[in-house]
Amino acid sequence: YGSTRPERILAEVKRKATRGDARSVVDTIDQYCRHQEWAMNVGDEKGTILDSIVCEVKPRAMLELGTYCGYSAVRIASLLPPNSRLITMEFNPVFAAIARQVIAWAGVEDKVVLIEGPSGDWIPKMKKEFGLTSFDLVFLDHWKDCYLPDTKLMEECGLLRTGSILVADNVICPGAPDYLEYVRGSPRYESKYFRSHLEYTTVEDGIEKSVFLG
Ligand SMILES: CCCNc1ncnc2c1ncn2[C@@H]1O[C@H](/C=C/CNC(=O)c2cc(-c3ccc(F)cc3)cc(O)c2O)[C@@H](O)[C@H]1O
Ligand SMILES: [Mg+2]
Repeated sequence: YGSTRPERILAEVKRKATRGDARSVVDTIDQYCRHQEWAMNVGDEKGTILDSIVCEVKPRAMLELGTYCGYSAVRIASLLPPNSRLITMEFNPVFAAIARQVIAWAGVEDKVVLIEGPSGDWIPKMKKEFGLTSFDLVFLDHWKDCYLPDTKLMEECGLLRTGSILVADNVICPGAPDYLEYVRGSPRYESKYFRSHLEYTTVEDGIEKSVFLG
């Protein structure tokens, strides 16, 4: 009774993952969600694509929209160079509380800043609150109908510079058609689709990588 899926995922991490070992936290969540109960983490297959982009970009300042249980925050933070920061936004307090514990268990809390609140409120405050000029890399994995409005908001707030990269999960399933049309159609973006599968399934899904050209 009572326990939520994120709470069960956290319990599994505390039971099975090695404290301070980010990889074991990622692997524990993947095992649990593949064999016990599915959850909307970016997962191991798409996660590998995300890893390669993070390693290529070596972002100093990275933003994630939609923390959920903290799976991708842990995955990303474990690859960040020193003095780099991942800012991740989560507006559901229950999910934020779980994610904080998952991030702490993985031992990456010094690389992750979890902001509890809606992206629409916080994006306009980022520069002032965090002394940021722009983000090198943004991972979009929150409500799919918010990808486009939040991208436009980031543009308007001057949070994207020439070369900033947007990485969007689920552009096929559940899909973000208005976002895809925008980044693929706009002369201000160079977009590329990485075909993959919906986490822990054989259903097609993919990641869209879009470079902002300024
Ligand atoms: C104010 C709304 C916009 N701003 C926001 N600001 C901060 N956090 C936000 C957020 N929106 C949503 N969130 C949070 O992100 C998370 C939401 C993610 C939405 N993701 C999906 O719906 C999703 C769904 C699927 C999925 C695919 C197939 C299927 F049959 C069922 C589900 C797969 C995925 O990989 C997904 O990412 C939650 O933790 C939510 O609380
Ligand atoms: Mg997703």
